[in-house]
Amino acid sequence: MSNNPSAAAFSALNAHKTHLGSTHVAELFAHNPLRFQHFHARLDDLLFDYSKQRVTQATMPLLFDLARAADVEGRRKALFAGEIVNTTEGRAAMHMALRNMSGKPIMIEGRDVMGDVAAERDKYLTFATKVRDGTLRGTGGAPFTDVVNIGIGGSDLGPAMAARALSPFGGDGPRPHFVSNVDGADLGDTLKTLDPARTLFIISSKTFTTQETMTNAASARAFVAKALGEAAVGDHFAAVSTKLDLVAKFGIKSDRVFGFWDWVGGRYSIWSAIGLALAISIGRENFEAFLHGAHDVDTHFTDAPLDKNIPVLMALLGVWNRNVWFYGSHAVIPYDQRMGRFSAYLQQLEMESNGKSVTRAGEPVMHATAPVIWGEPGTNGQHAFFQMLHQGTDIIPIDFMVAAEPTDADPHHHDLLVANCLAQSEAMMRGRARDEVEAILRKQGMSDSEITKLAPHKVFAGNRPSSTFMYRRLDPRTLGRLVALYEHKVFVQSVIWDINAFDQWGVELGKELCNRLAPIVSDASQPTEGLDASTAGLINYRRLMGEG
Ligand SMILES: O=P(O)(O)OC[C@H]1O[C@H](O)[C@H](O)[C@@H](O)[C@@H]1O
Repeated sequence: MSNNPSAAAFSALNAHKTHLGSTHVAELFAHNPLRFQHFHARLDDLLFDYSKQRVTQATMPLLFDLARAADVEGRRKALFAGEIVNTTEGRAAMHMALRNMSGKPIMIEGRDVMGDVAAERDKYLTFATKVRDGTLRGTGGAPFTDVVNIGIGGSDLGPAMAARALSPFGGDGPRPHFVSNVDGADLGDTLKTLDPARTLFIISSKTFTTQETMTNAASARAFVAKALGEAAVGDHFAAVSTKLDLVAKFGIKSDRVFGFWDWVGGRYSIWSAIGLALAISIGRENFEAFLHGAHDVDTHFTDAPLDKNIPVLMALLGVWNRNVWFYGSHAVIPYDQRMGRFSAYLQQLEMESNGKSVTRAGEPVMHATAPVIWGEPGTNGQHAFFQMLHQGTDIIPIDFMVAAEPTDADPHHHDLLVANCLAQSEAMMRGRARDEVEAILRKQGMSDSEITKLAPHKVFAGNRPSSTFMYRRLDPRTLGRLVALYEHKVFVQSVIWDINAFDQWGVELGKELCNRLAPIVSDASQPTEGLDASTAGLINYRRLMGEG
């Protein structure tokens, strides 16, 4: 531990935590009228307020020391220089090139990739425009009213999350649908609502081998062939992949196949042609604004000093909460109904990236890594799980987010939405102490014995940390900024934890075992010997049900 350069910084943080003891953030606000000024950062209209975190002005320098000890700045440089940061797969992680709007070259393995990136982007955005304006039509000459993206994980969550978040920006373009699960109900329920003559399917898969996507693609192909004839398949399918040879085998016309590169991780691929369904849904200009928003964050991340650098602050506060206070979960609560898939998107981004137990060198990690990420939009969550956030035994840090103005919704509703968001973070921070509860109950005319019984239930400890993002509107540029902020937060945390944020070996074992079990599951004559007793027992139980 002593030869780890971060160890001293962590020791200092732990000592500082002891010194803070049970200091209540409400007291810190009371003592420092400038607390908000001290603990927020801005990127244009986007504000990141972290004054309700359990930090003081002594905490932040210690966190910046940790960032420096872990060489966040050096590793950031290596990331942006296109170095092989994903060492177990021998790849760079250069999704930033896909949204590089600066005109500057980006080198990966000694080659400027910007020409290829711009050409491919123009190709898929031109295709998107032609689908939107009806230049490209189905076999029978009908324009496309519906677009179905078939993909899973990084080939689904990004465009699905963003198409919903940005739905008011679509105008009268085709309706987007997203099918991911191998559960036939997913594709089946979607197809029930669609007219095959007016539907375009996009098969999105980086590897073009993913079981779920290939199964759904084959069924969708059969659906089109049955309804419109085999010859119609070419007019109703497009594909996005890095494996162009495998796409060709599926029979998709080459001018409808859009590529990307190995240096784009699946969960970082929304900025590539994987965003095609989103681009069709919101149109070229809006999609480009989305990319611009992310590019602004890349510039901010590389240029802003640590104490004003929002992704760095997000990451360090996360480490403070995870590794010093030992909070195991982190909630993301957007006060925006259309951000309903944002936490699901972040689950893949954060938990697939940083849910690791070994360092880059393959040694056991010294600190807990990714917390559980979860959440639902406010105000709905308030009427469900917020009880636990306010009074449960676990403390769960929260990211709140809210737009200053509604995109298109009623302003009165929006005022209430904002008031709810602020009230919740205030309540988490302030809490309500026993004497305050007692005074309220006394005022209500309760007797002392009634107060003694009820008061403990009405106490809120407070001191529950949260950060709040506020931005003018949830538009394409804002969403691009938010996603890129979280991407770089994840990277910074991976540097501090010394793990590889860009591989995902943990998803492989289940896939392998599924391939072994699938023939046994689908063929009752296959023996279950050699399987563990639980797996064999479950297969046999299902077989019995099939007989009965
Ligand atoms: O795009 P694909 O190759 O179909 O991969 C889809 C997803 O499945 C994999 O198992 C990984 O866990 C994800 O990172 C990936 O996004």
